[in-house]
Amino acid sequence: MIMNNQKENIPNHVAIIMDGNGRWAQKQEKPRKMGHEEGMEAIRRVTMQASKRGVKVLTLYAFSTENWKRPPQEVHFLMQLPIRFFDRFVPELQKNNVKVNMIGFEEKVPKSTKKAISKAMDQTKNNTGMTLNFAFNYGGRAEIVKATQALCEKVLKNELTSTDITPEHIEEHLFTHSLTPYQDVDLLIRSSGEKRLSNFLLWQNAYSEFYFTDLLWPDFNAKIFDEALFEYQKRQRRYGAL
Ligand SMILES: Cc1cc(N2CCCCCC2)n2ncc(-c3ccc(F)cc3)c2n1
Repeated sequence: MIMNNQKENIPNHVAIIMDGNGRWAQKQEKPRKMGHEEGMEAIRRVTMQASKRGVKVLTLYAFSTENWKRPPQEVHFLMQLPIRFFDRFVPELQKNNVKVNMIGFEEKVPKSTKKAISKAMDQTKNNTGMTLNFAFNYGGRAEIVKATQALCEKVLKNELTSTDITPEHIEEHLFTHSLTPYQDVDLLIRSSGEKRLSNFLLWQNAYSEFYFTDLLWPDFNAKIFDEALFEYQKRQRRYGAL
């Protein structure tokens, strides 16, 4: 139960690793694709609940740079999901003043998928409510390498000296710079019992609280989301200080 008198202790940025879709389908003796379909419904449920609770940014790990290793037919199916997601949910996102954002690399992503994502970002760009941020073709180490390369370029052009480089310089070159001032994750949630970070927002998760649930993503719902918020509210946060 959310302690409403602590409304001010709602995490600004919640990030979710949405695991368990394939296992869910297996348990239901349904095709794997049904797990992904049901997983999109879970995204809708959690997006509405996070927006209602006053979360500023909700980041969802939809496709990692490592996922390209999956069978080609599964990758092709996954690349269609953003198109289907927005076809189905943009009206409800608009109604709830939700703004769409995407972080990740454009390389290898089909044009039709990129077009659907850009269209949804454009349609919702003036919304002032929660940002629904999809990590798509995203990898934490690749993101830090990209930032490092950009800063090396600046040093080589004498626009910067190496000793002047600060954490802020790195953050300016991460995908999440567009989420300022909420680029750091406050609460990371991972479903299906896995207890790993899996190359997700490595820099931005430096001080985040972790909440793990054995529930499979398609079974995730508003009640479990509130339980994660309640757990967050109960924890004292020290940022390394006493
Ligand atoms: C690859 C993939 C898989 C995917 N699943 C369904 C949800 C469970 C997790 C895995 C499968 N979903 N669900 C929504 C998207 C998406 C991605 C980008 C975007 F801008 C809008 C929606 C998505 N993308």
